[in-house]
Amino acid sequence: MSDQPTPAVELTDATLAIGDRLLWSDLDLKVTPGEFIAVLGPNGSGKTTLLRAILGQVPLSGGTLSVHGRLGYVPQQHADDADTMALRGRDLVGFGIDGSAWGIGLRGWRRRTQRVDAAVAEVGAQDFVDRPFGLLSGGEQQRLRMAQALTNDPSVLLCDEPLASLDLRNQRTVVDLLDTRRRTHDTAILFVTHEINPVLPFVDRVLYLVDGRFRIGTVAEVMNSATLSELYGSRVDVAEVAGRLVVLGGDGEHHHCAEHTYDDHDPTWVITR
Ligand SMILES: Nc1ncnc2c1ncn2[C@@H]1O[C@H](COP(=O)(O)OP(=O)(O)OP(=O)(O)O)[C@@H](O)[C@H]1O
Repeated sequence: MSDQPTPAVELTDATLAIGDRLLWSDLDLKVTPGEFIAVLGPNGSGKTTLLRAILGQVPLSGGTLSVHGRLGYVPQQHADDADTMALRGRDLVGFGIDGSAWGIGLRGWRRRTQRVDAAVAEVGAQDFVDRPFGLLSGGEQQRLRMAQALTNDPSVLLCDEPLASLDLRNQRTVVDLLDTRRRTHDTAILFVTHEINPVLPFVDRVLYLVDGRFRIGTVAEVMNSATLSELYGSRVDVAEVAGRLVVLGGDGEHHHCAEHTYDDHDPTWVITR
C-alpha cells in the first residue's frame, strides 16, 4: 500500500477545448492536501476555465477529474459588489452554506449561525461583518469572500485572482489567511494569479499555461528563462531581484499589459511585458 495521501484534486490526461479552441490537453496534475499551487499564464490561457472545470461548471473534453472532499471558491474583488448596500457582510458569508436560509428550522438556523461565526472568526472579520457589504473596503470584502468559501470547511480552495485590486497590506492579509488555512486544515490551494511575487514564499508548485502548452514544477523548475522561453516559443528572461522574480518578454501575442507590484519593504518594480 502506498503511504501517499489521496490527492485533493487529480486530473489525468485532461483536455479542455471550447469550440475549436484547445485550452490545454494531456494535463496530469495531482494536488496534494495542503499544497499551494500557483496557476499562471497570459490572458485567455485557460486558468479560470481550469477552476471552472474542477468546480464541475465546465465538462472536460477528455481525460478524468476527481475531487476528494469539498471545494471552496474565492473570486476576485468586484467593483459591482460596492452596490450591495442592502446586504450585510454576514448575509454574504451565509450564502456559502445554503444560498438562502428559508425553511431550515431553528436547529438548522443555530447550526448555520455557528458555521458563519466560525468562518468569520477564521478571517478575523468580527468587527465589520454586520456592516453593509457595499460600505466595506476592498480588503474587508475580500476577507468576507474568503469566509464565505470557508463555511463549507473546504479541502480545496480555488482562488481566482483574489489579490486583484487590493493594496499590499491587504494582499498580505489574504495570503497569510490562505497559508494559515492550509497549514491548520491541510486545505489545498489552487491560486490563479498574474503576479507570483505576493505568494512566492508559499508556492509549492507552479502550473504555467501558454497557448495550449503547460509546465508544472517547483518555482525554480518553471520560473526560469529556458523553461518560459520554450513554453512561449520566444525569448523570455527571468531574473531574481532582491528575492522577487522579474519576467521580461513573451512574444507580441502574449504581450501582457505591464504588470507591476511595488513592495514598501522591497522597492522593486516587477514588470511583465
Ligand atoms: N463559456 C465560454 N464560451 C466561449 N468561450 C469561452 C467560455 N469560457 C471561456 N472561454 C474562452 O476560453 C479562453 C480561456 O478563458 P479563461 O477565462 O479560462 O482564461 P484566463 O487564463 O483565466 O484569462 P484571464 O487571465 O484573462 O482571466 C478565453 O479565450 C475565453 O474567451
